Amino acid sequence: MSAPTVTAVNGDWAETIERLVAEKIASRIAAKDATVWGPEAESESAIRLNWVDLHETSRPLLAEIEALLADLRAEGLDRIVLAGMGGSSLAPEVITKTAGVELVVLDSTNPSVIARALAGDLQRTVIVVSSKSGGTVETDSQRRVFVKAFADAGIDAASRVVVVTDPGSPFEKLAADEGYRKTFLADPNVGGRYSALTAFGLVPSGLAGADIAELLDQAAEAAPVLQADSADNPALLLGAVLAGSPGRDKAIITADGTDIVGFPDWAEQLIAESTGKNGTGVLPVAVKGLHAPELHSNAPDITNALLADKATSDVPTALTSGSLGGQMLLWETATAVAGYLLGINPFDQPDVESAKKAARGLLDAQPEPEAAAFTDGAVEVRATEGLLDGVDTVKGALDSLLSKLGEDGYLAVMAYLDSERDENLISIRPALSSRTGRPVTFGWGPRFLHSTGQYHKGGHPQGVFLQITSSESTDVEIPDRPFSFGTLISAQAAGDAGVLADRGRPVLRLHLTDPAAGVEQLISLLDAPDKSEDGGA
Ligand SMILES: O=P(O)(O)OC[C@H]1O[C@H](O)[C@H](O)[C@@H](O)[C@@H]1O
Repeated sequence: MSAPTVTAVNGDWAETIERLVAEKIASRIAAKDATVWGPEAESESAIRLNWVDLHETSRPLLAEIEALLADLRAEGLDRIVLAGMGGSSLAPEVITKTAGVELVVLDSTNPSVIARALAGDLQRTVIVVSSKSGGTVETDSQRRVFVKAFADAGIDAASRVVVVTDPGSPFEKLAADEGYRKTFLADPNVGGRYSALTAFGLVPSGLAGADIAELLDQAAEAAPVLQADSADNPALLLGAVLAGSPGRDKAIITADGTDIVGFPDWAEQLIAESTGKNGTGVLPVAVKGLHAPELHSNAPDITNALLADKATSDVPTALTSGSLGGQMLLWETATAVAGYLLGINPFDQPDVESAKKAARGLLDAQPEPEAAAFTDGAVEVRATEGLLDGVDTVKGALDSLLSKLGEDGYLAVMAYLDSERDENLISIRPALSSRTGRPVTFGWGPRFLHSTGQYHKGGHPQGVFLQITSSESTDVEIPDRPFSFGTLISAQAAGDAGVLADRGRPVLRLHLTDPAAGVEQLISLLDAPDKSEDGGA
């Protein structure tokens, strides 16, 4: 174990830290003082601060999880599938990847992803259905399709479903009505993206075999350091680098070279949803390796926040170290501190609902899909008004989108594809960044809607958007729903594009009529490097 540390270089945050210490921000957060973020945020903050001592309050869960794990193993049930979006799956993903244990994370509505998860060995499978609200359409749809698949395979479905939810949610009732195997009720006074050390993080990770007691020990070791009103408090320093570096509103994040695997994706949701609102915030840009072009840029609007020991450029940089449980508490505290510095409420996500609402509207109305402006190879092209004037190739369309990128702009690639099958597409991220000299985010849809989706709509209005969708050879029906996964993912993509367009953002929509050929076409068009060489996802 090692308590978290932060070293900051290429900047001077002494004044900011002095102010944070004088205002006793660290100890007030630790004492769950809901007034830290101002009167408007107070009612929300009052029901969102129980993450500060989860290393103590989550202890009783360990024995419960341990007992269930022993029962499942005795029955030969060792394939754990997690259905959950955003805060209900990102923490278990990083915890299990870091621990090197197998967890099938299902946070997609792409029919190819769902079909693959269903094709696994159901005789050994248990599904953990995780949703704080108990109303997330992706999670409920995944639950439905698994329950049917178990029944079709002659398995008692109820015995294979474990639910994690908040008390009083529709899932709590459903689990009781259906007699599901076990329900874990989480602490409702912790928001989704702060829930790593609640039942949401611990149940799936523990059932998959990760050492969750150790994770709590790591957080316990970190807590006193992070709660001190001291200039040496690493959370104050990380918060200051993220939100107190003037003019710098984009943070490039990587965990390359540490034994923590996948940390940037978790941190991305934490920072994007917590800060990206009211036209301000910090755009987290998760990159895979230290070779990522953004990490060698000296652009005046970026900072770096790295789980690494050396800065890679001259921009303000925070270098963090420590074990996973401590890092999680460090970044959570730093994000709350960043919220204070930005003058926003870090515990709401006011713009996430807009895309959900647009998708629901499309699912209800089921309109004819908008005709493509043109087709080039395996790619149908659509775009917001004006973007395709005089353009009839994918290359021309991309040039047109990139020409809208301001000098403080960023590009968001939003791929509603199969993250395993289409993994190579990630190589267009560093290629686009090299080409434009600007930060590029890459999100798999609909997963990113529960993460950077908030920032794209609520943060600084500087983004230009490249949406990529696909025609899939198989679709998967959702039991007792008037739409399939194929219809759902199309509505989610179209709905989000519509919301971004309504907010005046340029959106280029590329639809791959054949995913393999389309991915290949885009990679060669952008001359994207071999993923393994660059490592810069
Ligand atoms: O856990 P759930 O209620 O299903 O929510 C899952 C996710 O969905 C929402 O869109 C929020 O923006 C996320 O913060 C949340 O983590």
